[in-house]
Amino acid sequence: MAAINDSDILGVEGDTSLSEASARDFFALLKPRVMSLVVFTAFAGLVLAPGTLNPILAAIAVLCIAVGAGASGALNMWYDSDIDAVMTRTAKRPIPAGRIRRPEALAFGITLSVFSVAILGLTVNWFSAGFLAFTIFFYAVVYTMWLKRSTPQNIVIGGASGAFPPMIGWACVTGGVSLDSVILFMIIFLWTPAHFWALALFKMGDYGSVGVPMMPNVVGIPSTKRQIFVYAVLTGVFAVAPTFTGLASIWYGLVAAVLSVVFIGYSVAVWRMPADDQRMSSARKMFAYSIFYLFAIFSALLIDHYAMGAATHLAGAL
Ligand code: HEM
Ligand SMILES: CC(C)=CCC/C(C)=C/CC/C(C)=C/COP(=O)(O)OP(=O)(O)O
Repeated sequence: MAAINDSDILGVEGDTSLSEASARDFFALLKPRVMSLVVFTAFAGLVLAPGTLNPILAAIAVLCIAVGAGASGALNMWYDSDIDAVMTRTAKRPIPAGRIRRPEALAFGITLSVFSVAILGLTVNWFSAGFLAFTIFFYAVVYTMWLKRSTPQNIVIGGASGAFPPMIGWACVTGGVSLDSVILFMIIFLWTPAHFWALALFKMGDYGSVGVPMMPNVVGIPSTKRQIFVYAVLTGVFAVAPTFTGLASIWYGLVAAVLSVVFIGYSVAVWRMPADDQRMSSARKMFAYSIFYLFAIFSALLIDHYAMGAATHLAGAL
């Protein structure tokens, strides 16, 4: 599919004046709803990491990761504006709706990327800043420009970018990587296919209309359903792993196990969904639960962390 240019969107060939976009339009370029959960997982990584970070630096770190994540969303919308204009789910986004010009979105994305990485490096550490830069690159270039339109494994490989944020948060504190931060990565990495393919099942028409090779469009519905189940089981295995490495207590493990059994249950319901179910209600429910599930797993890790800290403190005082 050919990329659209300004004149396609605004109908004024050669006009380089600025659009009359509102601050709200630029905010929408940051994909704020999706990125809020991404940033929450980064915050969790920062809190769970061994050691401490000065609260002001921690706030700067979270802000930089949020801005960097948003910047990568803007770059994604800049590149994908041609297909976004065709898909019903995305047609009202600021670029296809004609409220923001592509060069504006590109400049906005690059500027925020550079600032977020530079400020993180100058204030926190350059390892986490490099990691943030790599993650922006991975989502904007590796996933969006390369994999998304070329392989049904696009979100399996490209999904790594959405899984790096807790490792970035962790690296802000420790300056490095550890087994526990890799486990946090694996939880999101393995969760992404179940999260996204559930949506792709009931949005197949959209992706088919723009020729994006999402899994159900390429291998069919039955195979996608089986793969969703396998990834849901693998996600559950990694979700309880923090209990076994000592990052979390047995109580967290029990909560994660219950949440994961429900997640796997939804994937079984999707698997058993009748072929003539036009609405695909099980897939819709699984997609909604997937978001709650990831939020709940990382919330449970945080609550457990603070509860374990309080218990240790109390035991020391007795
Ligand atoms: C390559 C990986 C991923 C893909 C392809 C993907 C795709 C999508 C899509 C297409 C939507 C539909 C809603 C919209 O248009 O905004 C969505 C929603 C959502 N995704 Fe993902 N996602 C991915 C990874 C993630 C990650 C890593 C997170 C968080 C850690 C996440 C969190 C969310 C949330 C919170 C929503 C709901 C947004 C709303 O309420 O509007 N996603 N995702
Ligand atoms: C710190 C940092 C840089 C984090 C990046 C986090 C990240 C990569 C999140 C990916 C989530 C996301 C919006 C996927 C949408 O895929 P899509 O673009 O195919 O969906 P669309 O069709 O809705 O545009």
